[in-house]
Amino acid sequence: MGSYPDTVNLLEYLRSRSSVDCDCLDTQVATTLGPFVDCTSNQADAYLELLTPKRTSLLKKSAALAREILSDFTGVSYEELAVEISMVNLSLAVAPLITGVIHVMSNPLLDATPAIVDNAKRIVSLCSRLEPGFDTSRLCIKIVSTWEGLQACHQLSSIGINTLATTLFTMEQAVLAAEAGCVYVSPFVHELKAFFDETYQDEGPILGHCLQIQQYYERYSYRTRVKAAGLLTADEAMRLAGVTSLTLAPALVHTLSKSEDSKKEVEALSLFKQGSESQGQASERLSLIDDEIKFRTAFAKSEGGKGQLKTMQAIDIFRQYQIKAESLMRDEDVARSE
Ligand SMILES: O=C(CO)[C@@H](O)[C@H](O)[C@H](O)[C@H](O)COP(=O)(O)O
Repeated sequence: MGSYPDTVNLLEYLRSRSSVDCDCLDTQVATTLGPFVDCTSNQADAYLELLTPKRTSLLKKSAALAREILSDFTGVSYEELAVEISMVNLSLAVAPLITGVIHVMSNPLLDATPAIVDNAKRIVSLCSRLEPGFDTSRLCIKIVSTWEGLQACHQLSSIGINTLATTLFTMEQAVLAAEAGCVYVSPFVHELKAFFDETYQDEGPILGHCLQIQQYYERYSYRTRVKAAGLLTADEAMRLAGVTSLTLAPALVHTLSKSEDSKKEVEALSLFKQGSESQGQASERLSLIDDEIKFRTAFAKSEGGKGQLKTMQAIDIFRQYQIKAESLMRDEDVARSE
């Protein structure tokens, strides 16, 4: 409740309209700024968390276990396995503090479908190994929204592994993700570079995608849900109130928790009008799952070619953090053997 009868606390209002997730792996954030539904993360979150002194022991344990069990797996290096184990361990630590699902991102350096499928299966099996009682229906594998990544999602959903299509910037990727059976898609509101380079000015938020994709899924009865990601401001969050879910960085959750505004104004901001049947025109139904050329052509043209560029830029940033995390694990291995 706000301090005046007609004012609302922005975070409370948002939670009344959308599921709010924790976009980080810090257990203190999950405890102090919750309640959160899901916990999302990526290679950058994991790497930065592993650098903190409170995670030294988790890092060391993950690295030691990777050495110990490496021979149980084929086609994976010690470094890759150690990063996977650490990412699962970090998410499992947050799991008791949330009510929903942990989202662990697959290795963004992998670009072929079979390798992505193997990677996702290994993450699921590591999760069961690290915490035998953990209900893996609470685990979702985040996979990049390329043709190969979404084909991997298709194979994984057919064997009951939950997937989330990440680094998603176009309607075409959202259409393919739904056909692939992804449980969630994460349309990025801002380009990922805007989070890592303060001097970089992206084109500004793309919020309409979230509404358009949600309407498309509702209209054609797909089970896939929208989890908006990559938001920078409180205004963007309030404009998305009503999206199925959104994942927010700690600083943004904090800002929202300290802000109040008139209920009327807050309601007026949302692109998702309450109780209104008609929220604009939903797109015509498309099918892309069996037509690689059709997908690639449409994706390359989407948003004047910018959608594909933003996707590749985001994947490249996550790759850089995967490489940094692997290097951290290599250093740890060297230090242990000295
Ligand atoms: O993709 C998802 C959720 O599905 C997010 O974790 C997404 O990666 C993040 O919102 C963006 O990467 C921005 O956050 P961050 O990189 O600053 O942690």
